[in-house]
Amino acid sequence: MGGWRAADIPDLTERRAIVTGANSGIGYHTALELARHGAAVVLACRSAERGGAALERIRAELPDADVTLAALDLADLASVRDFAAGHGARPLDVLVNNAGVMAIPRRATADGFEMQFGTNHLGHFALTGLLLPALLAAPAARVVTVTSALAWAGRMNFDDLNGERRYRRWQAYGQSKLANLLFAKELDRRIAGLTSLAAHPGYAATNLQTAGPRMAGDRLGERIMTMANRLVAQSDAAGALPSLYAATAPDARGGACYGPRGFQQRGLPTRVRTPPAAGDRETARRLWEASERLTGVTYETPAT
Ligand SMILES: NC(=O)c1ccc[n+]([C@@H]2O[C@H](COP(=O)([O-])OP(=O)(O)OC[C@H]3O[C@@H](n4cnc5c(N)ncnc54)[C@H](O)[C@@H]3O)[C@@H](O)[C@H]2O)c1
Repeated sequence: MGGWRAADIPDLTERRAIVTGANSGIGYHTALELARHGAAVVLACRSAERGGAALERIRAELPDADVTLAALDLADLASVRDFAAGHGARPLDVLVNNAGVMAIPRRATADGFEMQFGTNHLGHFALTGLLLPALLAAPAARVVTVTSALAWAGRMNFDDLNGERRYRRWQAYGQSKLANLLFAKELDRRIAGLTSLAAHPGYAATNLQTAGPRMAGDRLGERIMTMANRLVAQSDAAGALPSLYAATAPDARGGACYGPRGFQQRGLPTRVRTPPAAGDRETARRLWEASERLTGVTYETPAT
């Protein structure tokens, strides 16, 4: 895996990929590189305007690429259902569950879930389940779910998953990113016929860090994060490498998580350790069942 770069992505001609939150940051670069290597890529974006601008940028750089835009709001299960219905059962080779929000003040999704848990985990749980026929129609589909090193600080609070009794915005982010890991591993165990992996980018300068403080009216926090992004963070293109590795490298393994060494890419994405809680099968089963109940999406496979 040494020195792996976007240039090492294998040829993806005839492959179809969906990247959620592809209009900015890590998702944008993930979609760009998948398209550069020949995949037909759907940019699954909440905002038509920002998604359209990303589409134009990719088309300007890769005029022959097969890239399209489709509306997806992960904080609205009706939108998730419409998106999946629009895709239908056409074989889907790569799904990158990338979109996310971090440490924002308490907000509710259209279905009444806490926004970070609802967007980062439940929206992607529903999306993946609804796209399962398409994934299983591909010969060797991969699902990559983007987590964070902050999953180490996460704890699943099954008594109050939506932070109704007590809401701490960083705790809610940690819980949602631990849920991403639990989901990625459980999906790999439960569903034969696809490979599910997790990836985390390390620390990359994107909109993610400033959105939380801005929404909370925390100007100092916003300034500090803007400065840290400038001084410490790696680029968003570098932050996309673990997702790209998990999505395309022949030796990436199901159930594993890929990330940088430390919090910056130093030449290679590598298999990283995950928090002990992410490997707890009972917690994974509870989360899966809670997610089915909350979203109303069950994973139908030919065997079930
Ligand atoms: N940047 C980092 O340092 C870092 C570190 C760890 C993990 N991550 C993870 O990387 C992923 C990408 O984040 P990023 O850093 O590129 O930030 P970003 O803000 O640039 O990208 C997040 C994307 O998610 C989209 N999104 C948010 N809510 C959505 C919704 N309801 N429906 C559809 N799309 C929605 C946004 O529009 C945006 O395109 C996230 O899952 C984040 O948790 C990032």
